Amino acid sequence: MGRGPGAERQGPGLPRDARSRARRGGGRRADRLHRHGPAGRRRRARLAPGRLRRYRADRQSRPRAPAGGRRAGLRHGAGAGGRDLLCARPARPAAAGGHEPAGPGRRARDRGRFRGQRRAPLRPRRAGRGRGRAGDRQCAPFGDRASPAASSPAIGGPVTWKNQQLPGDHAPVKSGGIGVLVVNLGTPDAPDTASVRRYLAEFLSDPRVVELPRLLWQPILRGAILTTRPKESAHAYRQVWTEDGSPLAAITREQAQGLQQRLGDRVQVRWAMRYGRPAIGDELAALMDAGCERILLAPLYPQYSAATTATVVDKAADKLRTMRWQPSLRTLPPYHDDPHYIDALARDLGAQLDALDFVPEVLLLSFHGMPERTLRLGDPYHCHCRKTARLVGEALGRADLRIETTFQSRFGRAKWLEPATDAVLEEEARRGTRRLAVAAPGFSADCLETLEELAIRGREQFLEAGGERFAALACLNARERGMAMLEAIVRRELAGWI
Ligand SMILES: C=CC1=C(C)c2cc3[nH]c(cc4nc(cc5[nH]c(cc1n2)c(C)c5CCC(=O)O)C(CCC(=O)O)=C4C)c(C)c3C=C
Ligand SMILES: [Fe+2]
Repeated sequence: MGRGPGAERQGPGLPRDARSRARRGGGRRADRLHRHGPAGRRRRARLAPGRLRRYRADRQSRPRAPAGGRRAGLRHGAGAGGRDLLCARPARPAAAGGHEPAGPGRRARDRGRFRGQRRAPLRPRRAGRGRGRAGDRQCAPFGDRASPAASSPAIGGPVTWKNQQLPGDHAPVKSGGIGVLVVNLGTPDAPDTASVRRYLAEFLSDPRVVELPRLLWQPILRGAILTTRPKESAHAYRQVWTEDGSPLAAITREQAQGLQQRLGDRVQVRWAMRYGRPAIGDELAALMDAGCERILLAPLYPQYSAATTATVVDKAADKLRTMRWQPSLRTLPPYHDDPHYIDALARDLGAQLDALDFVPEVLLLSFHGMPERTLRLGDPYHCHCRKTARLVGEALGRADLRIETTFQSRFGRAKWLEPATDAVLEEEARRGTRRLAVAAPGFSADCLETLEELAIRGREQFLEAGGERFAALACLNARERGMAMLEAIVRRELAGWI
């Protein structure tokens, strides 16, 4: 965030020659060169059999990496500024496929999907659960009392449910429901120092967020950080707080309500925050109390990171650990390159750019930063951000608009992903860019980081360094394009359940 202790600004922006390389397409090359074979293997493991076949078919044409490729080139790829970055995943030659395959084949496929060539519809799963619970003979889980969704499940049709026929003396059981839990990062309850301290203490104590040994980190957190930062952050929160509370919470709630409307009664949608309230555990329990036996956990992070998506799953697992009778859980996969997401972003940003009363020379796509070390440790976050940026740039298709990818919200003394948004804003203005727009495609909802850091401080930084026109574009939030995208990706992950 560039506030508080240890949050001093990163070094200078891009060297002149690196910048011109980036303008000529070096940035695009950078994300193509980060390829992740093992990520694909993990994804395969999560796929249902029908999907697995399609996934394989989708990738069959790609040659395998040469055997020596795994260790061959840990150092590969130039960042947006032409800087070399380390990627812990195996480097592969450009033609060898992998996480983000190079070459016209894949790009054509990405484009093709935009034209409506989505994957083939999912093969429906077997009807019913196959066995009852709490004693089949007594509880007759597939009894004949029709529930709203019990539209005579044909073999091979989607899973549908009928209410249980329970013996007269059986305790009431709510069952057969399907839940979606929409999750975002978290936010304080109020924009005052005490509330922000509570929130930051929980957030920054998560070992997924600050990956330092507890014995080393806790004294620093409890000492230097929690004594100074909450006051400064509370001041920042006050500048963006709304009548409905924190923008992040208000928008996440709106997204959950919008999703509920779109999905209808068959699914119950609730929302939670990873840190603060409503808590993930409480909301999972509420869904189960309402009879949801199948729950889709939907962290609204398009780009996967251990500090965001994984910690949501951890927190849900903490709750499940306390349950005797657990629900079945699915997790919304990262959607950084999903055509629905890219298309929604490109259309939305395009419309916002067209509505400006000036024509920007540069569009910064600013993503939340992460310590650079996480890239070397194998976190795909950086690659996901770069790929999103490339695809959005291609889908926007504006030849006169130079697009730069940057990383914001640096925290602490460690080296973070570069180039840093604040440094690039100043650098651009100093080098003569007069009109600039910034968007934050990694944030599904506007929040402190977009409304204060970009729209308020970013503007000041750019204008003070000589820029003339500045616009901070809105996130997708709960507007039509964003909601249609969310509905599409959530429905896909609910396949077989509804
Ligand atoms: C080590 C510190 C941090 C890491 C790592 C980090 C990763 C990360 N964060 C988001 C999304 C958001 N972060 C937000 C606020 C925020 N982030 C940090 C620190 C780290 N984030 C702090 C200390 C704060 C609080 C504000 C402040 O004091 O500066 C928010 C906004 C929350 C809100 O209430 O509006 C979001 C959203 C991502 C996506 C991410 C890793 C990819
Ligand atoms: Fe953050």
